[in-house]
This record gives sequence, structure tokens and C-alpha cells, in this order.
Amino acid sequence: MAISMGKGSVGVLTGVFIASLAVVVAVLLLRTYNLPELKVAWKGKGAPRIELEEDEREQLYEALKAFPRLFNSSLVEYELVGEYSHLFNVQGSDNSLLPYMLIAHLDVVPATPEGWDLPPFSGEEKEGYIYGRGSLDDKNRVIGILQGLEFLFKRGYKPRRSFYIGLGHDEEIGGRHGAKEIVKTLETRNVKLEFLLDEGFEVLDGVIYGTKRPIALIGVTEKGTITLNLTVHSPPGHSSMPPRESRIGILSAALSRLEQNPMPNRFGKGPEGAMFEQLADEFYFPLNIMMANLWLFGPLVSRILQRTPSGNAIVRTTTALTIFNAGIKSNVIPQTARATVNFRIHPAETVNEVMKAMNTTIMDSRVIPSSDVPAFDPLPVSPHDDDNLGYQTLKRTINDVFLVEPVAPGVFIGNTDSRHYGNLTASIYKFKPVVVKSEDLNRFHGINERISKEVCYSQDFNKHATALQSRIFSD
Ligand SMILES: CCCCCCCC/C=C\CCCCCCCC(=O)N[C@@H](CCCCN)C(=O)O
Ligand SMILES: [Zn+2]
Ligand SMILES: [Zn+2]
Repeated sequence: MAISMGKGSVGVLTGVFIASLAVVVAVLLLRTYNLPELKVAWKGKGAPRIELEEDEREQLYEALKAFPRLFNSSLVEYELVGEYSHLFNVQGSDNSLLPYMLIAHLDVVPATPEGWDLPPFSGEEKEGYIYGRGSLDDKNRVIGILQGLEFLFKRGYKPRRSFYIGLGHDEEIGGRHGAKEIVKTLETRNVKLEFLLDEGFEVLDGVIYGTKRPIALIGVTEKGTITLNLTVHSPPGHSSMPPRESRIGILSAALSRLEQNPMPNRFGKGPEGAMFEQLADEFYFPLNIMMANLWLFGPLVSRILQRTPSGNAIVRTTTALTIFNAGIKSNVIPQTARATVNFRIHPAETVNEVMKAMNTTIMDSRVIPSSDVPAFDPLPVSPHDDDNLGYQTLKRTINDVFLVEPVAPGVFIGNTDSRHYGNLTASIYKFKPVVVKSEDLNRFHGINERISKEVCYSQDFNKHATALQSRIFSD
């Protein structure tokens, strides 16, 4: 394989993965932030470049103190971007190599305590799991990257290839002030990247129906998205004299048509077909035969996949009705009914095609579509051939750290900050270093989001990880 990455790239990814799984450390760090400690005089090279309020400065210094070697290293340049996002440049010894970049996000979606076994912002532990909003999405990766580097610097790490780290603060609302500003900053410096690593798929243990053992997927593209508001207006009135069709009725009928007429199953028209073919041997009989012969069994496989929400997300553009509002009083006919529909676009379709199909399905001029967030097409597919540096580095690191052999390229079903980085690199890879089981899928943005403290699913992992650390970090 014609890959020359030096020990550095594998080393830092491995460090990041191992540290990402070291949740105990994460919790200790979180607790450290909360201590009402004295202000420290920051003398590091990476002192923030923007003016901060006194309390913000103190909070930042607390965080910086948790990673003293990282922030004091002469190899690291650190700056705040877009007020709350963080950009690091770690200088390598060989300037002829294009830098790569690791990104993650600090923000989380909201959570109220109802239904949680432990409060969502407590970081408390139960039966070997740390509970908390962000523990899977995406604070594990933030802490993993920072702690991984701290760990490497402690061992005198000097990378050959330079790299950047970008920690955004508003990914969950589109990344306009975080990732986008980081990209602008890098563009003004004419930075181009060898590859980018962002959140994405995980090691999937029993998640894909019919598989014999855990499988890791690396996202090599990401579905597109449209978020539409659908509104029906007309003058309000007394409920004793209702119109033949109410705004609620009209809108509900339109929404029901959307739900009853999903976008077509496009299985095999995007990179997902190749993913299943590549994984064919990982399935039990007779699925293995079917996956290896999608030219014949493709239609049947696609029907099996669409039975589960996650499989359905792989085979088509999905239609999710997410918000519905109408009415203020039981005897007032409402003036407005309004709903929000979120489409996630399959790689074989575009924003325009989905909009056209949506209008045809609704077919009612009283339902007015509008949008207040930008729509975007699916991301281009990143190269993932045998001699691609980014993909193969990541694949080998997953093999080594998770002891998971099957690693395949996939279409990531969520949206992320990755989409802002398209001008810096064509090689965008999406992987989150955790193991998830089927029952964990609802924890993303759901209740009882948690991460395993054990960090492994076999005893051998610890031995292997320890051996790997001493091999990689001692030289
Ligand atoms: C046979 C198929 C197997 C598929 C297995 C799927 C496993 C996927 C595991 C987890 C996916 C959860 C989705 C996580 C998305 C994370 C990123 C995220 O939350 N992004 C937001 C961004 C919102 C931006 C503002 N509009 C999102 O996508 O909503
Ligand atoms: Zn996320
Ligand atoms: Zn998220």
C-alpha cells in the first residue's frame, strides 16, 4: 500500500481514540471546571487573541489549566474564533506535507431531566456508564482530542505532519458562527487540508440486522437536508360556526400525505450499495449471499432495510414531521396552523428534486412552504480507495484500537459541521470512537445519553490498548 503517514498520524488518532474512551478523565475534568478556583496568570503561547469579559477569561483559564502541556507547547498555536470556538495549529517538522484537521463540537441539544435515570447535566455515573447530554454527541470527541494531545505531549510528541484542531460551539444550530468562522480564518491563510476527521458513524455492535460481529462504518459523505415550514392562514372565528375545512384539518391532511407517500427507495443508487457489498461476508446466511449479489437481490434487501428507522434512513430521503402548532383556545378557530418538516436527502437526490416531489405530494395551494434555514445537497463522496491517506489511516487505527476488522465506507445520516469544510479538502471522514448497540441509537439527542466507562467490550481491549500505547508513544 503506497501510504506514507509516519508514526505521527496513527499515533495522534490512536491517542485521541484511547483518550476519547477514557471517560473517567473527562468527568474529572468537568469537575475541575466547576471548582471555584483562583484566577491563574496565563503565560502560554496560546493566550486568547480576543478580548474577553473577566468571568469568561477565568472560565477559559480553568479549561486551559486542564491541558497544561497542550497550551504551553511551543508547537501549538491557539486562538479563539467566533468568540466561543477554538482553533489550534500543531506545527509539524515537515512543511512539505499538507496538514490534516480534527474537528468536534462543544454545544449540545437541550435536555430536561424527565425520563433520565440521572440528571442530564450531572455527569454522574451508574453501573459503569457516565450519563450526560453530550456524552456521545460530541463532548467525548472534544475531550478525546484534547486529552489525547496532552498525553502525547507528555511523551515528547513531535509530529512530522502539521495538523489543526477545530472545536465549534454551534454545530447543533448549523455552525454559522463556529465552524464557518474557523473555515473563513483558515481560508484567509490559504490553508488546504490533506483530510478532515469529524463526528459520524461508530463501531456498530448488532446495529445492522443480520451481522455476525461488530462493524465500523466511516462516513464518506453526509445526507443533504431541507427544513420547511408549512403554513395555512385564514381569518379566525367562533368555534360555533366552523368552516367546512379548518386550518388544522388542511395542514394535517397535507402532512399525512407527506408521511404516507415517502420519497422513493433509492437503495444502490448511492455509495450505500457498495458498503453492503463490501460487508457481505459479515452477514449470516442467506443475507451474505444476498449482499454479495445485489444486482439480483437489491430490491429484496432494500425492502428488508426499510423496515427499521435506521435502515430506512440509509435507503431513501426521509421525511420527518417535527413541529406542529395551531390554536390558542378551545372555542376559537385558529388563524394559523404551522408545521415543520425535516427532510434528509439521499445521495442520489438533490434539494430541487425533493422540493418538486414535496409540492406534487401536497398539491394544495393553501399550504404555503417557507424556510428560515439554508437547505443543502448531500456532500460529495470523499475518496476511500486503498491508497487514500486519510481513509486508510483512520481504518487502520480503528482496526488497532477497537480490534474490529470490518471497516466500510458509509453515508452518514446526520448533518454536521463537516459541510463547511468542502473548500479546504475533498477528503472528509466521519467517525466517532465509541461502540454503540441498537438500544443506544435513541440516546443521541434522546434521554439517558451515556458513555461506557469500561470503554471496551472485551477484556483483551485493555491489554491491547496498553501495548499499543507503549509501542506508539515510546518512540
Ligand atoms: C443499516 C443501517 C445502519 C445505520 C446505523 C446508523 C447508526 C447511526 C448512529 C447514530 C446516528 C445519530 C445521528 C447523530 C447525528 C449527529 C450530528 C447531529 O446531531 N447533527 C444535527 C445538526 C443540526 C444542524 C442544524 N440544522 C442534525 O443532524 O440534526
Ligand atoms: Zn454532534
Ligand atoms: Zn447532535
